[in-house]
Formats: sequence, C-alpha cells, structure tokens
Amino acid sequence: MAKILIIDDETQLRGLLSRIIGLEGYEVIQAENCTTGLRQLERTHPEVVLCDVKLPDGNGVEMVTRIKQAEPDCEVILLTAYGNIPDGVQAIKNGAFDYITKGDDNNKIIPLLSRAVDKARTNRRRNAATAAGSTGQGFDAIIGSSKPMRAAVELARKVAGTDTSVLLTGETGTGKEVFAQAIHRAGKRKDRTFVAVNCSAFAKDLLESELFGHTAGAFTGAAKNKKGLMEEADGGTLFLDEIGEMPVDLQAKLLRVLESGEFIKVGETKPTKVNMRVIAATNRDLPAEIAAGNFREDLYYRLSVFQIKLPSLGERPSDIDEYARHFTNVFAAKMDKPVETIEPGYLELLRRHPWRGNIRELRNVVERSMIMASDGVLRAEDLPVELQHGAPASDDSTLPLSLRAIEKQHIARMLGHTGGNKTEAARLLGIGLTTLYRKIEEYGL
Ligand SMILES: Nc1ncnc2c1ncn2[C@@H]1O[C@H](COP(=O)(O)OP(=O)(O)OP(=O)(O)O)[C@@H](O)[C@H]1O
Repeated sequence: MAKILIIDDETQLRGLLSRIIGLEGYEVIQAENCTTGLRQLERTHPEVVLCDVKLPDGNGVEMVTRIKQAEPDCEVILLTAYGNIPDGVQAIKNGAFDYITKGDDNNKIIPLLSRAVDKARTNRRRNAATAAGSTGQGFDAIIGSSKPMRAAVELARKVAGTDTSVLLTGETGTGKEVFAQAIHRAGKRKDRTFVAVNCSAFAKDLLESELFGHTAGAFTGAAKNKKGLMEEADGGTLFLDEIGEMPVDLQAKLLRVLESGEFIKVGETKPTKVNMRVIAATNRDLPAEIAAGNFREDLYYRLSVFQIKLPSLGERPSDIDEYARHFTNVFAAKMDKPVETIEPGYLELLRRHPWRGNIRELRNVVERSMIMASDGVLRAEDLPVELQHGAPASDDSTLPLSLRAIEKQHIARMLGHTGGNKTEAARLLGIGLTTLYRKIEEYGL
C-alpha cells in the first residue's frame, strides 16, 4: 500500500483530503507544519507528499527542496492557493512532481496522485538497481554465496589491502574484471585511477605505445606526445586483461617496469618513473603457454605472486538462482518492467544449461527473457529456444512448435515490448525494418 503524507495546517482541509485519499486505498499520514512533516517523512518514507504552500513555520515551495534532499525517490505535489501559478511553477523548478489548486475536484487529484505514486516507485526501483547492479564497485557488488565463490572473495579481500600484484584466472565471463575493480576499491589506492587495458584488443606496436606512451615523431602518425596508460595509472591500479595475449617481447618490457618501477616511452631514451599496482587476468593456462614458448616464465612468477582462480558457473550451480534473481531485479529496474514471480520451470532450465560464457552469458539470457516476459512473470518459454530444449535439437520435429510459429510468437512479443515501435523492434530482432513489415503482414500481426 502506498503512503501519502499530507502537510497542511488547515485541519478541516487536511481531514477532507485524508478521507478522499484513504478511500482510494492509500495509507495517509498527516502533519500540520514543516517540522512535523519532515519528521514524519523520515519515519514513514512515503511515496508522495502533498504539501501546502503557507505553513506556520515555513514555505511549501522551499519544502520541496528539503523533501527531495531527504528522500530523493519521493514525489511532491504542492497545494497552491487559487490563482497562484508562480508558486506552482517555482515548486516544479525545485523538483516537485506537479501542483494542484486547492478546491480542485477529486477527478483531478486522484489520477495525479496515482501517477506520482507510480513515478516514486520507478525512482525507487531504479535507484535500488543502480546500487545493486553496479558491478565494478566494491566486494558488495559481487554476487554468489557458494563455497568456491566465498573462498575467492575471501582471498581477494585479503590481498586488497596490500600492494602485491595479483593474477586472476578463470574462464571467460567469470568476473575477473569485477574482482580486479573490487580489489582496487578496497585497497589503499582506491581514490586514484583504475586503468583497464585489454591486451588482445591492440596490435603489438599499438599496445606498446598505448601502454608506455610515445613522443611526437616516434613513428609515422605520432604527431603529438601521448601519455601512456601506465602514466595514467600512476598512483593507482593498472588492470591488464587477457595478459596471455601480450606479445613476448612486450612481456619483457613489462617485466622491467614491474621490477624497476620505470619505463621508457616509445621514441624516448630517458625513463619515466611510475608507481602503480598491477592486476592481471587471463583465461589461458599460462603454465601451458610457458611450455609452448608463448609466455615468459619470469613474468609469470612476478605476476602470480598472489593468484586467485575464479570458479566457473558449472563448478557452483547453487549460485545460479541467486544470479537469476539479481539480474532480474537489475533489468526490471532498467526496463521499468517489474517482475513479481520467476517460475520454478525457468530456474530449472537455467540450472541445466552448461554456461560456457559463465555469468556474462547468464546475464544476457536474463536480459533477453526480461524483454520477452509479460504480466510480471518470468516463464520457461521466455528463455531462448536452445535453453528451453537443452542442446540444440538435432531434429526439428522434436520442437513442440514449428519455427514459423516460434518466429511469429517472438515478433509479436517484441512488438509488445516496444509498445508497437517497429524501428526499435527491428533493431532488437536484428533484422531490417522492411523485413519486419513483411513478416508482420505475412503473419497477420
Ligand atoms: N560475481 C559477480 N556478481 C555480479 N556480476 C558479475 C559477477 N561476475 C561477473 N559479473 C558480470 O558478468 C559480466 C562479465 O564479467 P567480467 O567482465 O568481469 O568477466 P571476465 O572474467 O573479466 O570476462 P573475460 O574473460 O571475457 O574478460 C559483467 O557484466 C559483470 O558485471
């Protein structure tokens, strides 16, 4: 039940409004001045405040700012005197949802109130999701309470406060970057920069100049001096993702930096000092890469002083439900599409899937099924077909529906999700707009 706080010193009007609003099924709280109003606000956390302008100890227009400061999710509707539009306009500038003139009939007040309540609830969900879904924050953002996951978090917490290099290993999508950020945030360098570089994203020469920087004219195209990522990370943390992809001669240069705390920019002769913590990550088997001559053993020993292996989802199926619920909340807030129920069949299919892409894959699957979901329920049929039927079916006749029927159903749901916006539906479906129009006609949608 949504709560509405009415702040008004006129007892009669306050009582009348309370009755009207109470009859609509809202819980009403009353206050006769600003001081009690703010106290009630803090105690009861209402969705909406209806606030008079002239109050014995203050002004409603200013109260809007104070209310929004104390409870940013709460929406305020100002009760202005007849004909006093400037007050209402100023209130909206201060962040009020809207204003109504005293004496307006119920037909206006109730729908407005209902819209304000909806808005306040959206604010709440959105803010809760920003807090919950913000990966790359601290250890609190790391989800997973299985034993292997707790062991990995405990190790990471222990090393966070030191300046030791850390090597994070684990399959793709297991959260290596999430851990790297959490270690940085929990360490002494938390107020300095966290610089992440994906070693596989650059050609060899480019990676060197990205990392070390270069001087003007160092090579064709180097028009200006350029600061390298190591310099950017000075005082903070350098996260070297996919370190296994780093070319061998660059590995030698990196080792020198780690040992001397100095590096030489491309095109320069004198060294530059740097003070940074290094966290590296890989999904490769580095000892095997060493044996194959692709990775330097000395760098491996330098980086792996403290090694943390992140468990794959397959090693901890008991965490799957927790991730599913977490990402459902995150996307419900992002899409402003609340989900009240996750059907057991949905979770059961998630538990059966091999999750080669680990948490990243699971997150994407939940996001996709949230698009498909309707009536606040996440059902097995909202999952991608390959999850609904285990491994890709070798024989189409095993499918309960023909592919045409599945395509029709899928397009219809996507159109429902986009509120009939065909351009957006075509984008999400990954097809051209003309194709979408053709299919709509073909299927009589
Ligand atoms: N423990 C976790 N709790 C919540 N979200 C997580 C967790 N681990 C990973 N994620 C989410 O999964 C996705 C992949 O995580 P991340 O990029 O850290 O994986 P990775 O191991 O670095 O992947 P890659 O090896 O492909 O670089 C991100 O969206 C991240 O937010």
